[in-house]
Amino acid sequence: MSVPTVLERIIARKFQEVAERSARVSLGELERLAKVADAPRGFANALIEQARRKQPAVIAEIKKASPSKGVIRENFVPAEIAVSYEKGGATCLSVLTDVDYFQGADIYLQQARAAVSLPVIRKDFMVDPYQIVEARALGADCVLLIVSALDDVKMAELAATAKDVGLDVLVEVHDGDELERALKTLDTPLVGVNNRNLHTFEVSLETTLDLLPRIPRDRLAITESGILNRADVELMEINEVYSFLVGEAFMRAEQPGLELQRLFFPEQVKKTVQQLD
Ligand SMILES: O=C(O)c1ccccc1NCC(=O)[C@H](O)[C@H](O)COP(=O)(O)O
Repeated sequence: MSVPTVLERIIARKFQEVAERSARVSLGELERLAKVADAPRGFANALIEQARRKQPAVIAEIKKASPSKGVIRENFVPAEIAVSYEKGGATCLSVLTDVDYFQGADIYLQQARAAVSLPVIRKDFMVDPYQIVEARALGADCVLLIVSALDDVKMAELAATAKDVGLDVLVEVHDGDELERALKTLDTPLVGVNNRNLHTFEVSLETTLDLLPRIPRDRLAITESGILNRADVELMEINEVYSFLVGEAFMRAEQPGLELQRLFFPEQVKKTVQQLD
């Protein structure tokens, strides 16, 4: 028998987590909370509008740690990071809520979203409609569906639940087969290509460039993971990719929003530094 990969272990843990959480808070109660949550902010629309203008549409990630990198940021105050990102020109936020593998928390999403006016994706590993309703009850505007962790029936079920509660969906793929499954199963406009193989942690930006010709023009291609410097951003922009999901590069910087500006809006950095002086 082969040793399970980290992604497989995360997914197994998610099924336990859903059982534990639903014993504490019923689905009915979550549905009630989702109905009275702050209205969705339009995650997909914000990205589509920005990318249509050929401007960087950046989903800026708030994550303390990850399985591949361990602890990334010690000084971790989600509300402060969110404000810094908003000032730096982020279009949306991504907040890790997974506790066991990313040292995330539901409250981080709530704190970050309350501090800014940006739309927020709940970055977690969705395996059950319960988590989707929970995401909206927490105030999230979008959820992530990772094709590699789901069969087509489950993927469609989770997307239908997201639609019912008013959440956008970002579907994430890593290879051609997953892309084909995502396109045939879901009509979401947001297609994320994860440059990181979640089983081996290998990262290659070629993953996005290879899959790009197969993503229809009416979907928005979002390059995810491994964007570390200006050259990486320019490589994507030359290939007409304007939407990005970035975590580590920002989280390692003292001022995450300033690093966002440095990578994506370098012409504005000088102005901002002068304002801060
Ligand atoms: O990053 C990991 O170690 C990881 C392991 C298993 C599942 C998911 C994982 N990461 C999620 C992501 O893909 C990233 O948080 C996201 O795309 C941002 O990537 P980066 O800019 O490289 O931090």
